[in-house]
Amino acid sequence: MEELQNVVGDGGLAVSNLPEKGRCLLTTKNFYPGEVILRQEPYVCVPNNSSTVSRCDGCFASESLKKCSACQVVWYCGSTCQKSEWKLHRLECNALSRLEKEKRKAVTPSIRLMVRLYLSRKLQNEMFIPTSVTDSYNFVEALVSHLKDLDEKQLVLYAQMANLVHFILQWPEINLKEIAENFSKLACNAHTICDCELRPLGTGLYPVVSIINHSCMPNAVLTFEGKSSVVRAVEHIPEGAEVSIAYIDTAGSTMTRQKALKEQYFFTCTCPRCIKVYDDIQESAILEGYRCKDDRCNGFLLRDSEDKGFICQTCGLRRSKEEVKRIVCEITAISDKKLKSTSPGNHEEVISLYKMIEKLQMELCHPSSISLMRTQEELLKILMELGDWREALAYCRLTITGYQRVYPELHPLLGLQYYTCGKIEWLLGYTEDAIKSLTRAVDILRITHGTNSPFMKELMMKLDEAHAEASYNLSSKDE
Ligand SMILES: C[S@@+](CC[C@H](N)C(=O)[O-])C[C@H]1O[C@@H](n2cnc3c(N)ncnc32)[C@H](O)[C@@H]1O
Repeated sequence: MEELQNVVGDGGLAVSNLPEKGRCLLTTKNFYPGEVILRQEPYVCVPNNSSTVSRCDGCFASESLKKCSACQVVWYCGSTCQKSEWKLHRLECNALSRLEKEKRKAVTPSIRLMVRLYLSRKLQNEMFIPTSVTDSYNFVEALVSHLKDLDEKQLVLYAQMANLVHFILQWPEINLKEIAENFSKLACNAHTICDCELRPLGTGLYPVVSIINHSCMPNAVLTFEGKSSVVRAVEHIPEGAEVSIAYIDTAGSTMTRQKALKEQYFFTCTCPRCIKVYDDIQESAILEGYRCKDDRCNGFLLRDSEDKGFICQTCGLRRSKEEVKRIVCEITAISDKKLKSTSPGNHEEVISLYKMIEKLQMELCHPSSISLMRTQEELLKILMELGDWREALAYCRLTITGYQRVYPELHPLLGLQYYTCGKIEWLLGYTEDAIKSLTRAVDILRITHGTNSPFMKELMMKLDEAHAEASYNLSSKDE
């Protein structure tokens, strides 16, 4: 704790311990919206490579990659990244090269992250790489593991993964129980590294950022600039307050959020949103439940006392369990079978399947349903890939309405959706609309992402261009 306190103390922060949460990060000065609270480089990280996506180990770029010729596992975009990663990869490469081809396929990003964790510790112990004040294995040791909370299945899985790490490293003195415990630590402390548009790129362990606890109404947000993690205030955080970020997507109902937090992080959240006075059942029925049979009614449905169906709480109309089940089955059949069997690149077929799902969800779900919003997000993505801008705009606006319902005003996803909307409006020549959307995007993203990244500079330049075009249009009208 003392070591950690020394790291954060100068930045207006203090580490403390709360009986119900464990360690936490407190402020010792005021932080204002957009202000950086904490920055940290990863202790270790890996790109989330799979059979379909590969990324450079150095910068996570996905283009112009070459495989490491020795281990055939790791990719680089060029010699600069290869050199920057060499000290650690040299050891990793030796270990991976010893594996048979089939065994190398089992080296998932999680396994690599663990192998790298041990190799980094070794290199620091042997002083081949420096141990800095923020970059020390001591902080990894202090992370919570929740080993005692794991069920049998999870323990067996971690034990198998630990065996594989042992097999890769071939260190006789390695402690298998410690590796399994470290997997458990990664599960509740590692962070998904995302690009500016919140697309996942990799996984990293940032042991100082890991002190920050969760809230479903967080006062800070975690983003990444390359591999560096940056925590920014999204509201005024007074001196003495606890800094919090959201560990999960906070769009869901209290029950859904609590379930996700319990399953992965083993705690029951008591943030103001979780202990609010209004009804959890109502919230869940609106966000995740069914709609009234009467199209004109906006009521939400609750199970009837005999559990045979659902009753609209506004007009009293009843929907039978059978009808609900039939539509759920139709949706599942399309998403599980038909969508998975479409040929790659067949956008038209995918759109028509998503539209079928959307139609069924409109018939089944409450108009504020999160599942419906997710389907509309998918449709937006594919329509944009197809270049169908007019329809994409309609879906983008629909998703913004959804996001406004489920996310706070200063949520990065809402800012990004305004940005997308502004870009589409600009493309379609709706300059005034584009100005409004881009302005909203800037208002949110300058707080969550800061103003210095190339991504934000591009957004602000687009807004300037839209303003310039609007003034030009106005002056040409006057002539
Ligand atoms: C990333 S760590 C956060 C730091 C942690 N408190 C510690 O002592 O190292 C995540 C763990 O912290 C605890 N935690 C985080 N947020 C919490 C909250 N809002 N209420 C209770 N416990 C929380 C849970 O045990 C969770 O698995």
